Amino acid sequence: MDLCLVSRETKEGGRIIVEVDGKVAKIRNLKVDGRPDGFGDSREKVVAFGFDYCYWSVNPEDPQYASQDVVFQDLGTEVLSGAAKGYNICLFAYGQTGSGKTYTMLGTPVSVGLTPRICEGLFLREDDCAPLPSSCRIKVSFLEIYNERVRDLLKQSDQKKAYTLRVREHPEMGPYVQGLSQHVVTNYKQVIQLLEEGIANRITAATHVHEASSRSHAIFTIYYTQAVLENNLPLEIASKINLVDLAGSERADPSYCKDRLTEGANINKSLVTLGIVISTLAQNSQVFSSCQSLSSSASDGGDSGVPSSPSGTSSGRGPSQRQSYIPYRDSVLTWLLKDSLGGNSRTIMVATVSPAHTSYSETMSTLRYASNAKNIINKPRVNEVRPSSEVLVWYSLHQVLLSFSLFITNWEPDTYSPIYMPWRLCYLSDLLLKGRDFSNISVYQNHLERL
Ligand SMILES: Nc1ncnc2c1ncn2[C@@H]1O[C@H](COP(=O)(O)OP(=O)(O)OP(=O)(O)O)[C@@H](O)[C@H]1O
Repeated sequence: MDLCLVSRETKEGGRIIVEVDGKVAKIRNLKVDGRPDGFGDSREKVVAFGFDYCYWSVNPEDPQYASQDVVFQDLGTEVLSGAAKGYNICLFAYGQTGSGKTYTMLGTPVSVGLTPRICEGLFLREDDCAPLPSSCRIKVSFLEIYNERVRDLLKQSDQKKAYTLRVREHPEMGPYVQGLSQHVVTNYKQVIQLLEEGIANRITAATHVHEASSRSHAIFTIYYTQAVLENNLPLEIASKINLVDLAGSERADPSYCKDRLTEGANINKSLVTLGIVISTLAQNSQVFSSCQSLSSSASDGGDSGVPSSPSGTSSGRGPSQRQSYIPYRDSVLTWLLKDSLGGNSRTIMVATVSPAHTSYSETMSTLRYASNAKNIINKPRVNEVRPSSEVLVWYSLHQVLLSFSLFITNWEPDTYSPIYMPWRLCYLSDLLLKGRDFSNISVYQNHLERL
């Protein structure tokens, strides 16, 4: 987990109570500090939290100041390399309002954040990969969750009333938003245009309903598909990258919201549930690790399962069954991020905090959340789609025909020539068999054209 600090409250005269020491973030309790040796007070003066990375971005003059580029070099490149290998990735920013979530995820025109840098990296990577036997297709979508309603930020309705989309669950692909628009992008400029369009819609929507933007969660998703040749056979590697800018976490504290859950519209149910999901997953992961160490001597060779198993009622028959139920479906955000939070995705949580003493309890709560989330064990897996045997037959046939035609005519085939028919048929049959996205054809078409 990662920690990022911002300067807003220091400008308002707050005393700095957070410091970063390598990969450790330390927070000082001034109330305990005020008493001689903290006598009669059981609270810690300084509490330290260890993370994978800690960033200090309070003062640009400071030698340890972490710029957007430093954050990208650590986290953004991890996202890019994971996506290239075919993992689903989720990167989300969590923290109190004004602590720098949007700054970290999106940035400003002069200080570009993680999302645009990751998009740029995907296109650079594609250019880098050009001589390799691969070709990529990139699609994006952008949605907002506000008061448990999902809105497409890239497809606005003509009517004044914003329309909402439904979340559904596919038995294999998991939860998805029905009717969410996906946009094919072929260069960085197109992504930035869509990103800006979505951000503008997000802000407009927030003003329209008279709420601060911090009350909505924005999820920018990149669908990155690569067509590669492995041992001369076609293979598709797909990765979904979720980049999430969450609402302010002050509404995530269950004690803050407990009495108000029934108030409905005013409560950010998604953040409350996210907190519950994170702490339950962390607990389950701890149970899971202790189970593993307990059972290591009695190794039965079986798969002990992911700690996020939704079937979590306790029956007392074994330690693995003491795992708690995870209420993903209690909120739209956690349902949509189900795989990212406790499933097959690589997930990075960026916790942003204010260093000012006035934010002590919020900062403490965010650091505890991040520390908790660090204990979650996911089981990332590569998303590969291998062609069916029928497709392979077609593909081999095509290869033979292509070599034969080149041999006989010594002629450069163009994509519209009849010689491409078998190849087309082979992917059509694949589509028919698997019911996959028709545009996959273009990925392979590009791919073959590059060979
Ligand atoms: N590391 C930083 N360096 C410089 N300015 C920053 C930094 N982090 C945040 N800011 C600035 O602080 C202000 C608040 O940041 P930001 O909008 O990112 O907060 P937020 O956590 O997204 O808030 P909200 O939950 O309300 O959306 C912005 O003007 C932003 O540009």
